[in-house]
Amino acid sequence: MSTSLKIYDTTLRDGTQGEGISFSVTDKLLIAQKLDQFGVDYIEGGFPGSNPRDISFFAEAKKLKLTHAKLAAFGATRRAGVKPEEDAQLRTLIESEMPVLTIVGKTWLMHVHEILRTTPEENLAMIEDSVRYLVAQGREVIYDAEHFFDGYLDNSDYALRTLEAAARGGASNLTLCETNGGKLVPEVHKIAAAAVARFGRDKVGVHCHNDSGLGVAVTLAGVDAGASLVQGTMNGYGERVGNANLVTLLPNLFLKMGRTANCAKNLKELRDLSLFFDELANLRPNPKAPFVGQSAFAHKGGLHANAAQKVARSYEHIDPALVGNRTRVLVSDMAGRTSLTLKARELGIELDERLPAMKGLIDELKEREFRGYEYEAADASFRLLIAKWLGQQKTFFDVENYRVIIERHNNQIWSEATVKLTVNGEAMHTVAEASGPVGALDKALRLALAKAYPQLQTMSLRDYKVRILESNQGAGSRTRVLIESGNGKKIWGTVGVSDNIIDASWEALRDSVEYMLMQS
Ligand SMILES: CC(=O)SCCNC(=O)CCNC(=O)[C@H](O)C(C)(C)COP(=O)(O)OP(=O)(O)OC[C@H]1O[C@@H](n2cnc3c(N)ncnc32)[C@H](O)[C@@H]1OP(=O)(O)O
Ligand SMILES: CC(=O)C(=O)O
Repeated sequence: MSTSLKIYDTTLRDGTQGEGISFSVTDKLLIAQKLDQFGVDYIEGGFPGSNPRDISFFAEAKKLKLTHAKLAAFGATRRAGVKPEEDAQLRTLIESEMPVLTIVGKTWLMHVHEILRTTPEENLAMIEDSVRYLVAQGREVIYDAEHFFDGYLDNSDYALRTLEAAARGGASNLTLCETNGGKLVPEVHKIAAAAVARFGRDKVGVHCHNDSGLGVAVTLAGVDAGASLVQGTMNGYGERVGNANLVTLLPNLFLKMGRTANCAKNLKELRDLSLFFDELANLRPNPKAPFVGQSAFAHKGGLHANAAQKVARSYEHIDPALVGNRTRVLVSDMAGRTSLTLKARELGIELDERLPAMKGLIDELKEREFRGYEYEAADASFRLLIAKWLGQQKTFFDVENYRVIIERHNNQIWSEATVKLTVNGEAMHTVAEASGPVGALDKALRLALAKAYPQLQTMSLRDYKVRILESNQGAGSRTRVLIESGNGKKIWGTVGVSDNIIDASWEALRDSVEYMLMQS
């Protein structure tokens, strides 16, 4: 049996049917080139019969010089009672000038009767003569058998006759669509195997949706049953809850099922590819995404971190580098000596597990976590804590006090911050204004330090997050602030916790400045 698969990406068509997913023509062109570089075999670019954006995408796409992938335009079979050559939608497909045309047709008799409102025989004719007409235009035609699994369970004989109609018309592939996404693994396996037995594995593909959370699982079942063309979308974007996620499918196919495809050689680029799509879709990457998520190989439990550094596969199902990811160690109140040592190593510090200071460091860490501190996104605060316990802490300045005033006047809101501190023996007293209190405090603090530490000019705040802890205590709740700062070369995170949101922000701000000074 050949283990080689064809990978068919439908992010630009079915992916954009997902709520909140929209790509401009420029985005679509960029995506097509990126997918080609990655090595997928087919890129379904859109539905030219649907909207002018997709028509204009195809007008531009035909100028692209792709190295491997074939571009496909998507549409449906002709309308009932209309000749293919008179069907406006089939005409737009031909006019797209794409080498591959994919058309969807009905399998399920309920759809034939109640949605198309036509006869079973006319549906078979719609499938056969639409495919034949497009093939006669010199195009490769892929037939998407919509609701194949529901249709098969309703009337297996008719479902197979729809595929025969497409095959007679000359379709290169009969893709079985699990359109409603509700089927379980055993039924998909059994039904796909029946189609493979009738038409041969080279002729059969699968296209599944994720409505039961099984989009990837049922696609793998289809492949196991013999399908050789796999449809899916990047990051699982798609109609309703999405399509089978190629980012999860590909490593499972290549690393676990012994299958291969042209893009298998580029699997190491998978994480970057996934991030690229989220970036263009303007979505926050899912840290829990299997294989490529930030947490996919992140060890929090001390016992896990300890074992994983001895034998990586003790708690990692694959080598993360195979998909472009990496192992991370998280420090929290579940950390032990190993987690701390590994985390410190990630930050460039070699900690000896046997140091007497380790116990104090772990105890303080756990006590702080109990009070609401969290260091998973605050590496810089964690670094300062280590410095304290290793006796490496340096005093860059001594703060006497700070004050913030917030005023609303004539519908304008502004904040004024005052900072008093001593730096290199010199007393500094500065005032700064900004619209928000944290911005004002940041300015006043850096103004006070500017003369002694001019390097702080390159530093800026990039992100600010507040989390209310113990939210059952209303205004009396504790607040955790996470600040992300950067200096153009590096980004670091700090944390502050207090009963007062400004004070929590001050603590995170101060850590951020101290960390930058410590680094420079
Ligand atoms: C399973 C899938 O994901 S298939 C792809 C679904 N994607 C989309 O629908 C996105 C793009 N769609 C669109 O832009 C529009 O729906 C269009 C341009 C395709 C059609 O628009 P309209 O002509 O206004 O029709 P509308 O969307 O209201 O209804 C669809 C029509 O297509 C018919 N139709 C549905 N499937 C098929 C098919 N496989 N073959 C032929 N006709 C079909 C329906 O019977 C209905 O016609 P009717 O109302 O005369 O019975
Ligand atoms: C064709 C398609 O997108 C589906 O049936 O789900």
